[in-house]
Amino acid sequence: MATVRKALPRRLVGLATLRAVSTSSVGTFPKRVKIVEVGPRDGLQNEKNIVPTPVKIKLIDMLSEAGLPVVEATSFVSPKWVPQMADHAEVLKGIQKFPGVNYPVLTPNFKGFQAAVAAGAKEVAIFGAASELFTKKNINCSIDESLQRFDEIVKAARAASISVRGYVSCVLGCPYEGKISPAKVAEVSKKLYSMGCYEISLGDTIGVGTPGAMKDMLSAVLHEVPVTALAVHCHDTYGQALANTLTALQMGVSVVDSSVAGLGGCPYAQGASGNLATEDLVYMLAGLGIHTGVNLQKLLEAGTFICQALNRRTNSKVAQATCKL
Ligand SMILES: CC(C)(COP(=O)([O-])OP(=O)([O-])OC[C@H]1O[C@@H](n2cnc3c(N)ncnc32)[C@H](O)[C@@H]1OP(=O)([O-])[O-])[C@@H](O)C(=O)NCCC(=O)NCCSC(=O)C[C@@](C)(O)CC(=O)[O-]
Repeated sequence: MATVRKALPRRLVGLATLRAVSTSSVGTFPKRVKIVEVGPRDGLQNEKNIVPTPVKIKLIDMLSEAGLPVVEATSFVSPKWVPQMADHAEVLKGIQKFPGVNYPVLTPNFKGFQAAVAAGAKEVAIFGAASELFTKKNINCSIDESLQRFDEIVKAARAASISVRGYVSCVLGCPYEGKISPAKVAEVSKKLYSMGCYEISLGDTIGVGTPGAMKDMLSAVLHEVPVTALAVHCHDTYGQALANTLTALQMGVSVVDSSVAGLGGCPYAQGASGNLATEDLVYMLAGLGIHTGVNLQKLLEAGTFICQALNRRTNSKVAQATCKL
């Protein structure tokens, strides 16, 4: 299926720029947003067919070229649990490391951390949850055991001058426990931040959240973790990801996770579907006059590349609106 992408219509770009003038009427927003592109990891990890390593590497290089400041490259997890990430070392070694771009990788335990460092990782991400049942399903331990594992990683990372990012999953609902209390999210977030994570990404793993729930959850977390250390990571299963992200921006959050073409989903969260599409996020932020440093045209090309490689239709509305088949 040959996809011919027309250039972004001037009226769209013009419209986005025009809107930038009147943002004061829709609340205060950060002047810049750091986008953490998770497509190569979260976007691909749940793909049933193994994506060839060269395709993963090319996608990451295209995303770096598009100006994303952070591209989460892979996951040093058990290949028995996530076969799609089995080529983690080859991917991390194979990508071009653009100056100024970070390439974090997920590490659930010390074994994963050691493998990541051996492969050249300069930043790792540990991933906990506000739900006991999801933690057990996802990393085969309790929340307390996960925090002990993470503490070991953070100590070793500090000694090796490696940055550590933390995730908290199921912040707006759990596929196994249902509703999750904002107090629980705040408790786990505080523990990860206190142990040494420089940033905490709050994951609506199954996309059940709404702006009201996002506001309540963030209000609780903000009592424990400074807003400058928070990120939001919204899946779009119920079509709420952009609205939830906008709510977080209006509360001062300035770091947003998203996935090119809106790919993604956690294999251990039943029903989890794609993340917020990076293309849609960039388009919305441009319309608010918020700087991201991302070239939307190049980002769209990366999305087209991976969708053609996966033989999948993009979940990005901006990509759907601007490409003709
Ligand atoms: C953590 C484990 C390994 C525990 O799994 P386990 O079975 O309890 O581990 P184990 O210590 O018993 O070891 C079992 C086997 O795995 C090996 N092993 C042990 N550790 C590793 C490792 N790091 N890398 C590679 N291999 C490893 C280990 O060597 C052994 O090999 P064997 O002796 O059987 O041949 C497993 O549960 C796992 O890999 N889980 C990862 C699941 C995952 O990746 N989930 C998706 C990421 S989280 C997510 O998507 C949510 C997020 C972050 O996007 C945010 C959101 O949306 O909310």
